[in-house]
Amino acid sequence: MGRMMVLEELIERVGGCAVIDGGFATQLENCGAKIDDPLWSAVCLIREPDLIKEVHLQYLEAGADIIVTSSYQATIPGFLSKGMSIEQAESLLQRSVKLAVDARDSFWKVVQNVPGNDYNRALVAASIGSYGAYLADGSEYSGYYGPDIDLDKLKDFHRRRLQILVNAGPDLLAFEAIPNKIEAQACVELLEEENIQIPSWICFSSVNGEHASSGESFKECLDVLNKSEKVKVVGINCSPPQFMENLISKFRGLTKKAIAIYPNSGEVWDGRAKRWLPSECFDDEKFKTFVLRWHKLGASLIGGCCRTTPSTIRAVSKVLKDRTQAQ
Ligand SMILES: C[S+](C)CC[C@H](N)C(=O)O
Ligand SMILES: N[C@@H](CCS)C(=O)O
Ligand SMILES: [Zn+2]
Repeated sequence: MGRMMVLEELIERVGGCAVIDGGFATQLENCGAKIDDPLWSAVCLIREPDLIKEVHLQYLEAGADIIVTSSYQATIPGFLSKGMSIEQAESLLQRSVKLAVDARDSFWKVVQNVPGNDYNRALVAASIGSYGAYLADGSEYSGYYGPDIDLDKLKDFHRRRLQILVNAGPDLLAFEAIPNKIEAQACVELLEEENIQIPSWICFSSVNGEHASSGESFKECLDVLNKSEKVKVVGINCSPPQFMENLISKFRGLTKKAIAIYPNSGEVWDGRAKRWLPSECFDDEKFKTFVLRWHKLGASLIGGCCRTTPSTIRAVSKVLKDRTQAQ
């Protein structure tokens, strides 16, 4: 049971609000990675594992209490379609966890004995992107998977990757940018069927600030998650920061679970052109002005998603640390 409580323990240890890292793919690109590929950022697991570790270290140094692995778009069928064997695909999934654990351990080894350091030993969350992320057609923002996809197919899609990631030893699972209720249901059923003994968060995407990306209500979606003891945290990621106040308040009324938010910058992903379209954005200063409001409304895990960077996370972490030090 011990391992199921790591998120609650972290939230308590940091004084009520833990910091999630920021856009991982974004920072890989800022460091020179080329990710215009069906595997998106997961292509770096093949080509540039050292860079993945370096980006984890940058987010740890910026103050992240939780780092999310590079497995968002890493899938067994995705690697197979690159001509790899199942063994190679599974070993790349394991690698995503190992790189994050190694970064966390080596960072902690250095800072834990530095007098006056205000870091916490970070947790590693294994990222599980949606089926839509694997499709690489932008459907993590539409929730439309076509007429042939049902609950069992979604469970089949997620099962083996989930097993491999859990066995690689992360502290928790992060289901990211889930766009619809059926996939939330598939994740919850898998956690039970596979008897997963580490906690999960399940975060949705939203394109209108009211509903899940599919158009389904968050009441329907959270009703599914509320029934699971294995889902410790629910939330929103990779959606515009302008939506967060409304969505945190809405979620607070729909669940007793802890709430995570890690919005993107506000730019909008064009799934066909595979680029970010400019839109109303939050810069780091704007993030800073909203962090405490988001926390007061009910978020106890706050970070950033696409197009945010270590400097965003440094800003978020500073606001939260200044607050606890003033208390
Ligand atoms: C969160 S989106 C920007 C990730 C990339 C998308 N699944 C694609 O491959 O186009
Ligand atoms: N953890 C992933 C989420 C993409 S939406 C990343 O930051 O790249
Ligand atoms: Zn994102």
